[in-house]
Amino acid sequence: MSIENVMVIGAGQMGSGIAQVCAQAGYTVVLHDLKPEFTERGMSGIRKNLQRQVDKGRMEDGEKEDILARMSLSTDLENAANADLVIEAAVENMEVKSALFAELDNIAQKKTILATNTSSLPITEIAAATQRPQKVIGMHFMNPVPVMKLVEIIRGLATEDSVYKAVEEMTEKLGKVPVEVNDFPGFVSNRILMPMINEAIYTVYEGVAAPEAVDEVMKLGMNHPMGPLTLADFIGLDTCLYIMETLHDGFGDDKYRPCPLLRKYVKAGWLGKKSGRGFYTYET
Ligand SMILES: CC(=O)CC(=O)SCCNC(=O)CCNC(=O)[C@H](O)C(C)(C)COP(=O)(O)OP(=O)(O)OC[C@H]1O[C@@H](n2cnc3c(N)ncnc32)[C@H](O)[C@@H]1OP(=O)(O)O
Ligand SMILES: NC(=O)C1=CN([C@@H]2O[C@H](COP(=O)(O)OP(=O)(O)OC[C@H]3O[C@@H](n4cnc5c(N)ncnc54)[C@H](OP(=O)(O)O)[C@@H]3O)[C@@H](O)[C@H]2O)C=CC1
Repeated sequence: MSIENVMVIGAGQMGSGIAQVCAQAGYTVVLHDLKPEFTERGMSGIRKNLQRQVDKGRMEDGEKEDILARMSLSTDLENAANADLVIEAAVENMEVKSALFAELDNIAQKKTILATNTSSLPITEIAAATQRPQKVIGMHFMNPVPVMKLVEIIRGLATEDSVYKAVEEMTEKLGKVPVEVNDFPGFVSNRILMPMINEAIYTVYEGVAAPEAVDEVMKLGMNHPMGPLTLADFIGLDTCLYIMETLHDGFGDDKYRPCPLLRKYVKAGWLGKKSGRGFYTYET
């Protein structure tokens, strides 16, 4: 199963990072979103990242231009007709993902693999929106994509071995390390990470400590590169809430109850770094 042409759906922080690493590894990449201003914003982040590599002397200017030449932008889902692999990185919402997969199933060639970068939703359920569940797989990158080595790979109930193999090989070609995990809510990464972040939010909610103090404890005490509240802002508080809700619904266990303060911030539009305000404030 040969993969040359990749389409990435969603030009947010994850989609643009995935598009960048795919183009860097030699794939032809179409970066798709709902509106041109979103694809332009994603592309401008990619240009900045590549320019930084050139400025640091790690990449030739010509190499940067070659990478950019392999990339194009799309707001028409029909472009999926040319893809060997589609990687979906739209918002963490089952209705949106199911609708997208049903549409992609109609547009893409029969051989095309449909992968999702979902951080917690069941792959089997996303696959059930299509007539090709054997070609649907989870390919869960970590943020920031150009830096983080891990990709969790998750088979749905019907995923073919050849599809798993193709995605595993591609992950290695991207310079990442594939780790296979089973299809349970939050997989491994977010089943462990997100309850820790949620608990950090509870410590603020219950007045145990200020956000700065919570982060300092985890950075200096546990050697985490970012404190959990800085990390929550970095991931996006909307995404954190979606993941906690998936864990809560999926396991039916109150230990995954999202902190009311997390809900309140998301309702207020405080989504973290991407909206300029979360536990901290940021320049947008
Ligand atoms: C929610 C999910 O479903 C799953 C997830 O992704 S959970 C989130 C997982 N990610 C993490 O836990 C990240 C934790 N944080 C970190 O590892 C580090 O803070 C960090 C790598 C983000 C930044 O590292 P740092 O040492 O504090 O900062 P900094 O020196 O500026 O950056 C280190 C390198 O990363 C690069 N980098 C940082 N942010 C970047 C970004 N957004 N895009 C591209 N490159 C980036 C920098 O250019 C720098 O590269 P060089 O070393 O090659 O010069
Ligand atoms: N943030 C993180 O750390 C990680 C996130 N993920 C997962 O990656 C996915 C994307 O997250 P992230 O990049 O952070 O989110 P962002 O909010 O940064 O980006 C999502 C992008 O997808 C677009 N989008 C929404 N619906 C559609 C659609 N129907 N068709 C095309 N594009 C659409 C959004 O447009 P608009 O702004 O209009 O909604 C937005 O530009 C989620 O499933 C998330 O769980 C996985 C690993 C880590």
